[in-house]
Amino acid sequence: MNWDDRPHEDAAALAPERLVGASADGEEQAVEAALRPKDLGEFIGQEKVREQLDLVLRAARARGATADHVLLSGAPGLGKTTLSMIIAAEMGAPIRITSGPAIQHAGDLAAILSSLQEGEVLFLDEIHRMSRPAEEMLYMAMEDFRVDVVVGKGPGATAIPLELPPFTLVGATTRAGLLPPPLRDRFGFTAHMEFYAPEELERVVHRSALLLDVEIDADGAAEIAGRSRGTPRIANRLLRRVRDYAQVKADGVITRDVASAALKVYEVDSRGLDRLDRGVLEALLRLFGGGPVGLSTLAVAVGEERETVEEVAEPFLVREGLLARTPRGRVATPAAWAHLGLTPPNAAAPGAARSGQGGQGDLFGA
Ligand SMILES: Nc1ncnc2c1ncn2[C@@H]1O[C@H](COP(=O)(O)OP(=O)(O)OP(=O)(O)O)[C@@H](O)[C@H]1O
Repeated sequence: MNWDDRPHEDAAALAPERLVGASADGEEQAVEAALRPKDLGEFIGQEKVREQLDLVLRAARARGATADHVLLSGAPGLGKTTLSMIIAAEMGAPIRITSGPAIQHAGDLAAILSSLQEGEVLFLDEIHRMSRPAEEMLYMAMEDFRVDVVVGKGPGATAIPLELPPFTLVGATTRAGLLPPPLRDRFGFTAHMEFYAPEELERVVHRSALLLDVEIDADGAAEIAGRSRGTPRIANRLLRRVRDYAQVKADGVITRDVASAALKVYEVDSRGLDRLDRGVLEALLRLFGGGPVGLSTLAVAVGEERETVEEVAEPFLVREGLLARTPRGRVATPAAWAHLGLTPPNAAAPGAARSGQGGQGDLFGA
């Protein structure tokens, strides 16, 4: 692959305002700030990452040194920003937060690097979206704590070396495979963040409910966790919407029934699928007998852009084992038929799919 051909598209931009979308806008980030765990002990799940990071940070502290550079990879909303703040807090260091798309020129990066304090943590979100010249400057900065600032243009241009204080770069990316190897190799510690297990998300929901001063029982937390697509950000967001419902329509307490009823209003079903996801599955099952069908045809049937189906709906459907991408086209799995309460054509009378027992009414139930 040519590294300059890396995709720069942002799936969140294709379907903004999605309750089960994993990205957050600025407004939501402000709300989230109050819910962030402050140290490794408070950070839920990701046991291996926590254990390894704990060692890296303790050892650096014991040596009185700046921690090694850390690369965090994983889907949006799994806690990469939170972990970078925890790294700074555990090291007793300040943190500077920026992102790849904000650094389009090497000069932008030079300005940030040259203003860092000794030991400071530089969090670079979406590091895979940095410009090539900035990336090359970063190689030297990470390795030698030095950058060459080019002054002037053309034959008269001169590179002036600039010493930097030791710092810790925490890079975050949703696509570690897209980072050029020279950049990846310069991180002393790489952690891959996994989707969270339902029990871990239940703990996230309980913790957030406590901070938001919302009463919730174990079943209510389990119901929200089960619909949160393995992602703490989504769990926190669903909790806030269910809290609203509980305040307006119930006595303020979140139980399983309250959570199910609230999420039915918001069209998030029992597996965390929203209207777009179900639209894709329904078209695949009802119109194309479960496939195989080409992506473009499927997208037209759903009334969405090809990219929206491919980048917004499909990744979760594939992860959930509801849809498979095959060389012949998209194919529904038996689990998809079961989830929508439909019977596959070969199991029913010849012809189209038909509703099985249960049908659509059960989708939002507990
Ligand atoms: N392990 C965790 N325990 C408790 N809360 C968590 C955990 N991980 C994430 N959260 C909560 O989820 C929200 C999103 O986390 P965060 O912003 O760190 O995700 P991110 O991976 O940086 O997302 P993005 O890639 O979009 O920047 C925050 O409110 C945070 O408090």
